Amino acid sequence: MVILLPFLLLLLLPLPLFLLYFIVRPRPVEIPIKNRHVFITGGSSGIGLALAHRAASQGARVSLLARSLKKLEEAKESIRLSSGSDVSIFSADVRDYDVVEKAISDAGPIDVLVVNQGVFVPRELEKQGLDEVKFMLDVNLMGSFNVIKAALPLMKQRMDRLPASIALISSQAGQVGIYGYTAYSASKFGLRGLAEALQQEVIADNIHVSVVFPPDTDTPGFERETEVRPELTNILAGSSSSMTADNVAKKALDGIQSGSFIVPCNFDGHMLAIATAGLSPQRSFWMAFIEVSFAGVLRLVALFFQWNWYRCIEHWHAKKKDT
Ligand SMILES: NC(=O)C1=CN([C@@H]2O[C@H](COP(=O)(O)OP(=O)(O)OC[C@H]3O[C@@H](n4cnc5c(N)ncnc54)[C@H](OP(=O)(O)O)[C@@H]3O)[C@@H](O)[C@H]2O)C=CC1
Ligand SMILES: CCCCCCCCCCCCCCCC(=O)[C@@H](N)CO
Repeated sequence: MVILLPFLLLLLLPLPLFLLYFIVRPRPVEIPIKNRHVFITGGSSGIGLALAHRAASQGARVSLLARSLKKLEEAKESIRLSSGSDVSIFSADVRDYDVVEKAISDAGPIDVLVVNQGVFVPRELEKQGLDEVKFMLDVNLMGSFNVIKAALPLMKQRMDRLPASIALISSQAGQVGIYGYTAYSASKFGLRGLAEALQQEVIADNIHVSVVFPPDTDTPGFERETEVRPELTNILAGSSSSMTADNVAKKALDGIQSGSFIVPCNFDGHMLAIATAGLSPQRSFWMAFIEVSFAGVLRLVALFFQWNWYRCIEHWHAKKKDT
């Protein structure tokens, strides 16, 4: 009898899979990018630039928006050299709605909108000025509202009626709060709330929302960040292995094209995604099955991570007192 138990379980396995196959929402989708208009904010550097290269090499028509015209022109030239495609560039600050709206209407209807611009100044809140807090919230969160609000009417009017995408680049610090990132984490958690609500609002227009959660990524922005990052932030953020901008761009573009709502980038990212699945949409019944099966044990893993992090914080304070 006992020996039959595994076989019995194996026979029962298709049942939950079958159920999940029918209930997962929204339904699975493929988002083509060849010959379509991909508009990337913050596309002149780091992750955005790597995404632009990748989209262009897959035959997309790419537009980039950022502040510095010089960096935009360099990006345009590097993409022309690598894939031969002609990129449109728009100099605008995402904090200025009117300028963003003008750029987007000049660029024409967008099929895939990648909201990637972002700034990060890690510092303990006690030492951080409210001007810096506001800077991060304005660029990362309010700036994303400005971009999406300006692009949405034209996206809805797109001629081909094929599935379209709005992708937001959050961060693993948008899935878990990390020392030194009060304002940054708040801005990146905010993007997830925006995305969950927005997906319900735009599903009827065949627009699909993705949120990408990269770990530390080797970019010009990250290089500047490491010069000022508190030691404890370095230690805790080191819990997830860092990636190259190119690898993040690959994960992001694959996730966008498969219409995934949550897009993790590395192994730790997959664990975080399952541990924080919450009430997010899930299109894949396989992933839904994994979430249902591993939720409990990953909560335990998460508690061990917190245990380790609080131990690091305690040691750090003890060391500081000694010196
Ligand atoms: N690098 C990392 O470790 C990680 C990054 N991320 C996120 O990925 C995204 C890209 O980061 P990364 O590639 O490292 O950053 P970079 O600093 O290398 O690039 C940022 C891009 O955003 C643009 N940008 C910044 N501020 C504005 C603004 N106010 N208006 C318009 N464009 C702006 C920059 O151009 P310009 O300055 O000319 O405006 C640049 O093109 C960010 O949202 C970041 O939070 C997430 C996880 C990890
Ligand atoms: C269930 C168990 C999960 C275990 C994994 C936990 C790992 C958490 C690591 C968080 C790292 C935050 C990096 C922020 C990167 C970033 O956005 C800055 N570089 C600014 O750009």
